[in-house]
Amino acid sequence: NRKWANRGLSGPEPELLLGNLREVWNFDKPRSIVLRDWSKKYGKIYGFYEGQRPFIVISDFYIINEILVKQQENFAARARFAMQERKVGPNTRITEARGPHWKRLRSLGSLAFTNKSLRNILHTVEESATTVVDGMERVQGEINMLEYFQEFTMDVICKIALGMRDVKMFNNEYLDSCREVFYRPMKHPITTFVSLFPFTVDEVRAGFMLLSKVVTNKSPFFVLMGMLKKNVEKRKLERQNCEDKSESTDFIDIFLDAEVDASEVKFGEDSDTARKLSADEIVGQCLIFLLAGFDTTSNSLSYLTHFLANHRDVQQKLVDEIDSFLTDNETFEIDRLSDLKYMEAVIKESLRHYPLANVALTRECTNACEIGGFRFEVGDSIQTDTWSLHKDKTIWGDDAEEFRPERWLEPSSRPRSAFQTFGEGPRICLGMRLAYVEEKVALLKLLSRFTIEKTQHTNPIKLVGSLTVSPERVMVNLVKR
Ligand code: HEM
Repeated sequence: NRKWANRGLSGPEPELLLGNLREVWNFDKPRSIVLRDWSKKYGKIYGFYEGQRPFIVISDFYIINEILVKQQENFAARARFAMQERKVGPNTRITEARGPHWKRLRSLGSLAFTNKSLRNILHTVEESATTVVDGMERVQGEINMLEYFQEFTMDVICKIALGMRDVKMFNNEYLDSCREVFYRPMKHPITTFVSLFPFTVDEVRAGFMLLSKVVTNKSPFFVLMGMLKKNVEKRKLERQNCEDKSESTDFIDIFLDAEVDASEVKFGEDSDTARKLSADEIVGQCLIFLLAGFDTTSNSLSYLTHFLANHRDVQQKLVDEIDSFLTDNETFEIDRLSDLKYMEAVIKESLRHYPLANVALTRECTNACEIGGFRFEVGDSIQTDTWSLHKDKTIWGDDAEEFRPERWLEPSSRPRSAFQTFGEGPRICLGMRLAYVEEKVALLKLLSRFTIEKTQHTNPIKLVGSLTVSPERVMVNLVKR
């Protein structure tokens, strides 16, 4: 720990070689929860080791805001994941890309979330929400909401991102692969090896990919990549054979509009192919959308249901708002969803309590600088601790621990950027608007038909996870209104 002491920081005692790996890669106590507990002990800035990789953890709002927003040019990349390739190429995903390469992927990805795109997909979201609520209605007795919301978000993302128009809810053959990605521990001999010897990552990764192709193609990533490749190829053929090229209908179409031969793409450079994607990049983008779109939103809806079961007064206010909204609006329109002010407050309050994707909110220092008396060096990996930030009483008030959606509707001097469940700055979550649309439509459909009641198994919820923080299950009773 002398390295941290030399920089004026403290932190948990690391083990030889392993550092603090055992603690931060524990599926039964997700990394974000471990970091939150360490923040209580070591303060608003401290260090830990993921194997040989040092991380600085920050929950001080001033410093975080400088890093994510005000001095974003000094922190222009996300910190690397243990298994992330150093080599930049068609497999580099938007979440890992840097500099001009990231800008290119981001500007193309953004096309999928414009007002026009969201308007086009609203009907699909509504249909999926109706189907999942129909499914809930068939259940006698207690129901695990997490499982149903996973069906819902998987259905939506398969249809709107991947153009799988004939995919069937409750019978989606790729759901288990997606679940496996999120519900398997980080602990794996290969991931552990590259964390202990980070300089070997490119070689180990290449060897692993080769071996996996020869020995097994059962890894969930390979299953999903194979499915996406097939879908992209199929769509390319359909487009070649189709005269009508009028309107892009899903994300694959949007990306194929920008497709170019891989040899023309200069990865990592700003070139005249700035708004083009190679076929492999299209598959990579879709994989990120599939994974990010499936897990985060279903977890978020599950936490929300848990709060509503426990806070019947909040549920009643929400139902009142929904009833009057549905009286005024026979059909949903994207612009009208913003009239649901109390619902938005409830969603945000739930996300404040459970910033479930905090692990993605990292940065790497790309220009040395000093912030709040601390010197950041080039290459420093930074992990923000949103779980602590979101309970900071100096920002959220003495009732920071309480679930009180009204706080979002009251006048407040709290900075807007204090809410960081979707991140902040130029790399803020690309799918945030879609997530809000999905959650609002799901709540409209669910609460217009059911009252959520708690059961003897509702509390407490157990938090698990490696890439995100999930409730192990959320058990409630749905009673017809
Ligand atoms: C409740 C739901 C969601 C939560 C809490 C969430 C959270 C996050 C967070 C914390 C980040 C990192 C932001 C940063 O570094 O500043 C992120 C990035 C990202 N999210 Fe989400 N997300 C959600 C839903 C979605 C959905 C539905 C999609 C797409 C279908 C999506 C796609 C992405 C992408 C592509 C990035 C990387 C952006 C970039 O690097 O430029 N997310 N998300």
